[in-house]
Amino acid sequence: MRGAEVLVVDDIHKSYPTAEGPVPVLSGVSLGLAAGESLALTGESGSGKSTLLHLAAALDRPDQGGITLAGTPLAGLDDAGLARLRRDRIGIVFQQFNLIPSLTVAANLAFQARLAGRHDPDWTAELTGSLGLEGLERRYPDELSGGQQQRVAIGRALAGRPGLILADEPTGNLDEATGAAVLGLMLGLVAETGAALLMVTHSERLAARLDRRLHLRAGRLA
Ligand SMILES: Nc1ncnc2c1ncn2[C@@H]1O[C@H](COP(=O)(O)OP(=O)(O)OP(=O)(O)O)[C@@H](O)[C@H]1O
Repeated sequence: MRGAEVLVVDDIHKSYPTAEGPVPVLSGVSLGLAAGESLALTGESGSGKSTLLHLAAALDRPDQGGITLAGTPLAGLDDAGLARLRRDRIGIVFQQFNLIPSLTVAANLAFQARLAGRHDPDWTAELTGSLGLEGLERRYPDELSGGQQQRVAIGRALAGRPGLILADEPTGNLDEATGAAVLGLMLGLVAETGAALLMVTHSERLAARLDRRLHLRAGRLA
């Protein structure tokens, strides 16, 4: 069942300044994502997928149009307000894993959950097991392979049980079987907690496992 809207993107436009003048990247993109719903975002390289994800993550602001997260219009918040909203409500998995190098795997997960005010050792233990990270809890990020770091990044995003999960190619560094299992875990969290998932992927097969799919072409949804 579709729950309340977690994310509403309303006719946003975004361009980047370049030496040749502003280059439009998103030109009138709108979408809604409800609690418990998963949405795959596909599109060619350079079509604006990461830009859209950054805007939804409140890491950047659109030039025009509005984004509402859990009923709160982002335009009304200052940078501290945006940071708070991100911390409390959003789990982000980006292509750069953004792990904290001075913290172990276990501490990376716990830190994120504490930041969100929802540290639950049982849940982090369950995540550690489901992501196949047992035995690696005391390692530091630079002692892990790329695929292991990616799984820690996913664990970190899920540790605080966010209402919205934004993921940019979250299984890109994983072999096919591990990637499929990790996506299963993310979809399981969506089902269990009623989170909403917006995931960028180049994989048709992974996209087909999500509830809905949107395709970006030259800055517009097709
Ligand atoms: N900070 C920036 N300054 C100028 N141009 C940028 C900037 N970031 C992105 N772009 C340009 O905006 C366009 C969209 O980039 P974006 O990263 O959103 O695409 P994408 O669909 O995620 O691509 P990929 O699949 O390759 O990751 C590209 O043409 C890119 O070169």
